[in-house]
Amino acid sequence: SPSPFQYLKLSLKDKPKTNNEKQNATAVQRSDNSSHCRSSPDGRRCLPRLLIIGTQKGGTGALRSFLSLHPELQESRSNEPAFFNRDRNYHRGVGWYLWQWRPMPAGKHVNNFEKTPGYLNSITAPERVRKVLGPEVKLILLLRNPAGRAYSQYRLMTETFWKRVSVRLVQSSISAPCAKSKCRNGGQTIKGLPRPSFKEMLADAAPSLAAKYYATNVSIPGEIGAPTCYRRCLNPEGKTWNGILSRGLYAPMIRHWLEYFDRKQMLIIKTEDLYFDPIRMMGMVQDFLKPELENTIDYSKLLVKTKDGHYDPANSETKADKRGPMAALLKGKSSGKAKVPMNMSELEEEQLMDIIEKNSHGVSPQTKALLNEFFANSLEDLYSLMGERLWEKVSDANERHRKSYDFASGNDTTGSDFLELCRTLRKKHVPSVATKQVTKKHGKSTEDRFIGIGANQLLFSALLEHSVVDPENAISDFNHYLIVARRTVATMLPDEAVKELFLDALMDQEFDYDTAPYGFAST
Ligand SMILES: Nc1ncnc2c1ncn2[C@@H]1O[C@H](COP(=O)(O)OS(=O)(=O)O)[C@@H](OP(=O)(O)O)[C@H]1O
Repeated sequence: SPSPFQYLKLSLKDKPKTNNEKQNATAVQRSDNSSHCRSSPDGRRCLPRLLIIGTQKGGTGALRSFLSLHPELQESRSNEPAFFNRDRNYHRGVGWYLWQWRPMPAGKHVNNFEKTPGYLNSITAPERVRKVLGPEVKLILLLRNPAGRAYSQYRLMTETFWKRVSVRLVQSSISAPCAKSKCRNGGQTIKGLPRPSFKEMLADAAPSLAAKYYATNVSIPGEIGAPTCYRRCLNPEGKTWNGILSRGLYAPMIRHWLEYFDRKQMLIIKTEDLYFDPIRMMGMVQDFLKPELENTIDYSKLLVKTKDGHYDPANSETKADKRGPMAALLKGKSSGKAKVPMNMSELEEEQLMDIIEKNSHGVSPQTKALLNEFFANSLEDLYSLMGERLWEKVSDANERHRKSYDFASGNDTTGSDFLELCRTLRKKHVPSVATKQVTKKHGKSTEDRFIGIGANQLLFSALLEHSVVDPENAISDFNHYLIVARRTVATMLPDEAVKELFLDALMDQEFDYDTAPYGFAST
């Protein structure tokens, strides 16, 4: 096949400048036998043989960090080069792209790779990838339950982007968000605007959802000044797959890629499998990467299981895990400082659901039902394309964490349990015996210890006594219920002083596994 360099011009930077360099380059190329490498003044640079193409929020960061543990794989220097999906980058030429990787280490067999989740939903990327990297390039695609994916993106937008993104206003609607420094005239920062709830963002994304969420006549958020979504979030029926919902319409995107690539060039993995069963998945990935990969490594020695149940490279942390709702949920982090009304028992159901959505890492059952309805046809389409019903079976290995995961990912298996829990808890009292035990153990005067340790124990015992958590699966159940449950329990504590301490502790403390509730549960 023609060399990629025939399609796009190398930048001057990459051209050997001296005669010596020219000779060296020729020599390297001859011995290399690969049309994917070029010599440059500081060594041989090669195009990637593997792309992780998506999906956004599909665990691509984790996969990237796992792959880079392999001595024969070299990740790009920038986190997401976005060469094939961003016109601006693409028109910089292959030379620019080549510089995304360090020169090849002399005498070593190394394959370059990169991840850019935006490739999957790009209209232009597949054709460009084929042109530049050839039909033999390998593609890995991580697919996550689209409801969970949407929720994860919502968190990314509202927690990370909201602070630093400006939007360009076009007439009364909002087009692509842009980095604050890069917004042209008309850019308006959205910092300070009220953040939309998940359901508002979804409603803006799809009028069909809006109609179900709100009375028919309600204007869809998105007008200037309203708690607004980006217009790009939307338009699931439109031509781009660029939105919070449309990014989950996987089947047409995959078909689009298959117009340019043979199916055998593409490995599709479920995010959930990578999360819970990465050692097996990395075995599959390595098989897929043969013969480019000459040696297989044993990932069971390289990945360590975290307290949350997912895996990280030993001695390192993926930043995404720290921020994400999934991780936060499992760790029991509070999503913010928003105070929950103390008098929860007087709240209407609708308000309770709003609280769940706005102040916790949860998705209400109503929202889940709508999401499931929204994605139903497209998932059927995907299942027939894949010949497998991806999110219907949960393997035994995943069972232990399924509740926590499903809850975070917006699956509908646990939503009703969760709401039920809230209903139950607000009717009941925390048993005074639990309170007494905690107080006895830590003493009211040792308030610091109580805040750090007692609060979770107290809550846990309450959950146990109400049979809300099953002692057998205590940790995972507890994690599952933690976020809202602990606040709910707090509102029912009999003693105002303890209640205050408890609430403060909940707002500020992370759940600490080392002081985990087992000890207390067994007393
Ligand atoms: N080991 C492992 N396996 C599978 N999934 C993992 C793993 N580690 C993290 N995650 C979850 O992946 C979510 C982030 O996905 P991405 O890295 O693709 O995000 S991004 O598109 O690059 O922003 C993000 O999901 P949320 O926490 O729900 O937001 C991460 O928790």
